[in-house]
Amino acid sequence: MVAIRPLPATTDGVGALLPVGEKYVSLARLSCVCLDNVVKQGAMKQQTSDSGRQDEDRIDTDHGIDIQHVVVEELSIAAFRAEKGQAWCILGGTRSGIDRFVSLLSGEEEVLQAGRLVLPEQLAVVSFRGQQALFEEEVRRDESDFLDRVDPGTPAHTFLQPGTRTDELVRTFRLGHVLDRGYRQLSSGESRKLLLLSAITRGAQYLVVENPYDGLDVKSCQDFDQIMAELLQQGFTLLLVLANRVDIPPWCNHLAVIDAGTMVRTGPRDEVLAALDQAESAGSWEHLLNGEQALPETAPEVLVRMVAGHARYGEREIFSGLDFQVDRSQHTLITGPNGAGKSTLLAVISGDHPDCYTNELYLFGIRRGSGESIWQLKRQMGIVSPALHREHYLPGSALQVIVSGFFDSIGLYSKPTHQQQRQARAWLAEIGLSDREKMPFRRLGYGEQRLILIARALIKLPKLLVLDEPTHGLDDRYRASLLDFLETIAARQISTILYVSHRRDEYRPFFRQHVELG
Ligand SMILES: Nc1ncnc2c1ncn2[C@@H]1O[C@H](COP(=O)(O)OP(=O)(O)OP(=O)(O)O)[C@@H](O)[C@H]1O
Repeated sequence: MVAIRPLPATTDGVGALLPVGEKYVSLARLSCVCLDNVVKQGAMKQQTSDSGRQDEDRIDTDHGIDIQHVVVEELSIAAFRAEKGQAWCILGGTRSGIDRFVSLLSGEEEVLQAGRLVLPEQLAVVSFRGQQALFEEEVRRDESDFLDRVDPGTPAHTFLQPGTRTDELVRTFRLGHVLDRGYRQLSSGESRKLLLLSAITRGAQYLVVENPYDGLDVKSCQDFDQIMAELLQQGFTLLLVLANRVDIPPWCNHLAVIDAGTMVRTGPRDEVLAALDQAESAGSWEHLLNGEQALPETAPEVLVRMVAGHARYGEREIFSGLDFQVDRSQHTLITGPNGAGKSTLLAVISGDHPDCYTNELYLFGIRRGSGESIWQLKRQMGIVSPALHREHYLPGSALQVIVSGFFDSIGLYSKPTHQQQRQARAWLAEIGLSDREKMPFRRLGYGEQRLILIARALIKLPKLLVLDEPTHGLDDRYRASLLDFLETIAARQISTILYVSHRRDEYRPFFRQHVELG
């Protein structure tokens, strides 16, 4: 099912479509969630170190998460303790050191100093990095070249505890129909939900979830809240790691803040909230436009036209009969539940899905499949997407990834001009990552990687900007800067924007068309 609506040019855009008073996150009562299958264990792992020494010890009592005087690279924590049954939000901006906190809990950080570091054995971390690592592992194991068919990879159901695929939890998250697919074949929201359920069904009692509201559709955010509320009642300990203050859910009762490499506050939610400053934007990126002005107004130009569009994966149809057109400056918001086909639609348009050739699809007036050069088309597009992010596991420094935007390549294979390098450095400075210039892209935090990919897409100010959930993992300040910048680009008619997001606070007035899939 597809709905396409023009949006009024003068009112507050998509915001006008929302029911009055509807909140992004809501906590509804839970009807029934079955957790009988959860295995309960009492063992825990203890690490103590005063001289870099690490010991493992098994004891039966549950001491929660206990971190005292711990130092890892770029983060120090004087005291943090999450006890059984508590609900914490750990708040930290994109460059605060919060990524280090997540990897500390994942056991991936080298501990430089530790007064006391106690991590329960039944602690599970659901992070973007973990999601990415799994994807890479699946790509490594892909045997399609040796088989006479596409290798779907590890079936999704094997991530769940055996015997749980029909559980109420799986139904609540509407995942039943994807469990026989390979992990790599899931949409980004579907794989987030799967990893969450994987942790729960496999017996985690301490759940750490990084930015759960990024990438889940509105209904799934509500389901997530319901499930978390139920888990809390059952004595689970929950830690949400959040980049955005607006995401703090009503059921969270404790708050910690990480800023500039230190855990600066911990305590009851209201006390900590009262002490926080107002969030600001990360600054205006407008001067990066270098005085770029709008192209002179000419006859209306059709950038994208799809006639009775369709897409499939193997036998499965994702959408069909989609008539879709984007004129110059007709900035378009694409929404729909997880798995509805939003990324697939954008991949067909950007030429990253084989159905770009089987469709009647015109890009910048050129019919796809008519002998055109894909590079000629890509030159006019800037793309940020979960797929692009996943594919950036090639070597390359932060600066090289931004510069590769001029060449539309994944990896840098051409020598950039001085001017191109200057521009890339200006972007690095603007997004606050100058000190990361030479650092391998893969070693950056997830939010930092996103910023680099955004700069890569924007640097050449393309005619068409294809932004598929670009703000995953970004904090309020960077989201505000990006959306303000897009607003300026829209106002000056520099680029036309195709934008996918589940976050209603990103539905800005400059959108002129709304496509709803699913
Ligand atoms: N490579 C693939 N092979 C088979 N099925 C796939 C593949 N990639 C995606 N799918 C399936 O196609 C459907 C649409 O996926 P798509 O990524 O377009 O959804 P989406 O609307 O972008 O979802 P989300 O909001 O979670 O990102 C999903 O059900 C997904 O499981």
